[in-house]
Amino acid sequence: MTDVSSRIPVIVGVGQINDRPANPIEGLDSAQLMAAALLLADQDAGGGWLADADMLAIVDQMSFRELNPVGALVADAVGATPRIIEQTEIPSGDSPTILLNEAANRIASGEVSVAAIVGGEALRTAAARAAAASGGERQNIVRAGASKRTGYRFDYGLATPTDVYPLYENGCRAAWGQSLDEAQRESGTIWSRFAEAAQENPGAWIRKPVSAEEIIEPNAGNRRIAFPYNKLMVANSSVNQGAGFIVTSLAEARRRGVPEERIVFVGLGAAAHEPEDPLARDGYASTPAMAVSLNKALELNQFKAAELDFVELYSCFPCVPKMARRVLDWPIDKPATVFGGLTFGGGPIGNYMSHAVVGMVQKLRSEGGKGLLFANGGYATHNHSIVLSSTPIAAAAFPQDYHFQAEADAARGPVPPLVPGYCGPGTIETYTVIYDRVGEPSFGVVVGRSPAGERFLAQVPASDEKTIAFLTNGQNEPVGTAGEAIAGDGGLVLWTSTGC
Ligand SMILES: CC(=O)SCCNC(=O)CCNC(=O)[C@H](O)C(C)(C)COP(=O)(O)OP(=O)(O)OC[C@H]1O[C@@H](n2cnc3c(N)ncnc32)[C@H](O)[C@@H]1OP(=O)(O)O
Repeated sequence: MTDVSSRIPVIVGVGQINDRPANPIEGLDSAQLMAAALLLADQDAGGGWLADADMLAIVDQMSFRELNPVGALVADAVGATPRIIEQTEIPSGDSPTILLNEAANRIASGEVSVAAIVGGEALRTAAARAAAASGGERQNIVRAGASKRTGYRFDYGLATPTDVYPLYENGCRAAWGQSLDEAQRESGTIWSRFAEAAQENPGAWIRKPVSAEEIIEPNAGNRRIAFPYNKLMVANSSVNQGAGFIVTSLAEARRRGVPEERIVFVGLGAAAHEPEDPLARDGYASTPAMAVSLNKALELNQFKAAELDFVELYSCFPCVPKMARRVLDWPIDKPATVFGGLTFGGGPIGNYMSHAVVGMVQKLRSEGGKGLLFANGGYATHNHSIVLSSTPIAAAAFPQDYHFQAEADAARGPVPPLVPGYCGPGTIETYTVIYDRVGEPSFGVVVGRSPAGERFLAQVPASDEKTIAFLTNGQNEPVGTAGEAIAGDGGLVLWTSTGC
């Protein structure tokens, strides 16, 4: 009979690296960051694991695309000869939790004995090298990539995550009946706790106290990015960071003599997704897929939110942990991170959650207890939650099917039809204002609803100072108010708020 401990997935080693040379050009590339993180994870697990790894799973990276797929390079650098080498198709925020869940399944089924999972991004170095090569300024690689894409939302300026997530922030504030000041204060409070967590964490990128007021207050060093987010409220992708971890079975961990107090148990996971197109959502004040992912992960492991000792609620932008904490009823005074969040901990595109795994394992080893990892990818699109625990989880029987899409689809309200080019009266469903590098408005974007309930986009030119002020001054809630969509000269529909 098979020993049950051979079907119980555990994490035995974690490692991460921050690479911050004074001259960013001299930094490591993504594959080098991954190798460095894995070697640290191996050391953390007692050594000798990578040589025996039969699986190497990589979070796709975008900083050094020419190196993709990086698996063979990384394996070589760490002395591994894995039978299975995989890389996720895209660098998505949920990639690390998918790979952890997959590794747990494969270990429990006996397909794999030792799995190494890793990711790394070197956008700070890549941007500096690209600027040096072209003799130009340092480029924002996230925006440069998006600028090549075309389509309805791109035409209106909703191209990157910094443009799209504010639609949720403004939609949530209105739905929750908060004033702008209350909503900003909530973001500032959560983010200042992230800064505290980052300060305590040697693996974090920015390690200094930052108050809620400093986060909320726009100024030259904390410029407005997209209303109502300032630079200190969004993911910092200009980092060079790598993180990885080693997953095996409890039986193998014991056979190799890993001390019991260093073993962390992997619980069951749950994934569910929103439609890829952010304009094909049922609304902007919650996501049914996020709620299904969080609630299912707790239910499957027979955990209650109130019993959790630690959580990592993905934090590319404040609206994400704000929606997640409402699903969990997570108190604002309890930290929503074990790593420091994507602003202060660092936002290495798809690999943040590998750092969260490292942080969670370290917390569970030192303090014991139960932890929840909630990952988000895309534009509040992909959700994958999974739990970790310092003690065995009785309900966690692997392998498991972690897809709960049918539940999310059943919970979704009707999605309004999209009518590109709509002109006429309407109301604001949600909106944002995008700012330039000196913090001046470039333009506003309104997601509107026609009297028939259809959805459309309209831009607010920066020259319409009255409407821009109405959207941003916090005196009245703009969501739900009326206006007029009219054809503009450049082929775009323009929005004017009435009565402002
Ligand atoms: C599911 C998801 O995860 S979606 C999220 C995906 N990620 C993103 O969309 C990234 C969003 N963030 C960004 O695009 C950028 O970080 C921006 C636009 C906010 C700022 O980037 P840049 O214009 O390159 O920054 P800027 O030139 O002003 O300053 C660079 C410095 O500021 C730091 N920095 C950049 N962003 C941030 C931030 N959000 N918070 C704090 N510091 C930051 C950099 O580390 C860099 O510091 P260094 O000079 O010591 O290396």
